[in-house]
Amino acid sequence: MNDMSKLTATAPAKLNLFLHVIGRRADGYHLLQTLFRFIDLADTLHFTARKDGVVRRVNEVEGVPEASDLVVRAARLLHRETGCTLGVDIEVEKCIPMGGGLGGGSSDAATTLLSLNRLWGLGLSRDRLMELGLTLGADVPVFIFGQNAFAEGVGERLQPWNLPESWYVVLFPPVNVPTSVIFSHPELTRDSISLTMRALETAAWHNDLQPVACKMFPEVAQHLEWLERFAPAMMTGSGACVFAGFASEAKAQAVLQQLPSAMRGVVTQGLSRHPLHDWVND
Ligand SMILES: C[C@](O)(CO)[C@H](O)COP(=O)(O)OP(=O)(O)OC[C@H]1O[C@@H](n2ccc(N)nc2=O)[C@H](O)[C@@H]1O
Ligand SMILES: Nc1ncnc2c1ncn2[C@@H]1O[C@H](COP(=O)(O)OP(=O)(O)OP(=O)(O)O)[C@@H](O)[C@H]1O
Repeated sequence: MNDMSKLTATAPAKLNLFLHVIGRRADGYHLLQTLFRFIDLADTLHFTARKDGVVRRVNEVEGVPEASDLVVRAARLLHRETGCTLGVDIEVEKCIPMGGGLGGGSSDAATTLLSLNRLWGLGLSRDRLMELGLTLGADVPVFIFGQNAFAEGVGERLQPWNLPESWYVVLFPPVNVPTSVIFSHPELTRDSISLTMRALETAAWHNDLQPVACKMFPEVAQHLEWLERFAPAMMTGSGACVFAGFASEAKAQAVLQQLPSAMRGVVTQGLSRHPLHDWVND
């Protein structure tokens, strides 16, 4: 019999297959056009309901104090929002590198919202969870949307985008790139042309945050340079991770096998949808 007071859930990483900065809002946030793809590199979260209303993270996560962990902030947000009197113990098994542009913290937050909506029986809709998620970070809504998607605005206006089967070599440069530092750089390109989804299908894909990240963090440029020897490569999000796509797992593995011992990376498969897509009603 299932134990209804426990839940284990996955939180996949994302790649930005392109990221064009097309403007800036009055509040300083940047307007983007980006294509999100989920990949099977994932964190695992364990939730155990409590009757006393206490929200806790029960394990240590290096570099992330409990109170600022997005899983704890997501749980407390749901408390405030719904007045729910239940609590939860959360164990976070991190696999996604932090500050890598892979959206790990955002995905953990989204998985927490989806999981507690179930565990606490809240009955919130996908749209409401996405609205709540956006208050935690610009990357959170897409993980609740649950489909690979073209995003506009700051990442909250989403349309599904079907993507072919693909494997990616993802390299982890040994630097933690703070998103706000990249977005606030004076040399950032902020005027890429806004294109329709149809035009974007055939346009040259790029990441406007990449030149600034390469300039500030030479390790990013070095990893890109190595990967470019095998296939077109790009940085994801605000970095530091870089990736290249391949039509088969064997091709991707053949590249990874040549990785110098001083560099780290993985082969990961593109997902056709988020593993928790069906956990909430539209
Ligand atoms: C670069 C991406 O990962 C692409 O998917 C996202 O746009 C970043 O999303 P995120 O990590 O959830 O970012 P947030 O935590 O919301 O924002 C971190 C900081 O980055 C800057 N920021 C973020 C997103 C955005 N569209 N414009 C910005 O200028 C803001 O200074 C903000 O204070
Ligand atoms: N559960 C969490 N997992 C990872 N980072 C977290 C978490 N909670 C809070 N954070 C904070 O968020 C910061 C960014 O983490 P994250 O892994 O989301 O960055 P990222 O991969 O660059 O993502 P993005 O593409 O959204 O910029 C971390 O440096 C950390 O301080």
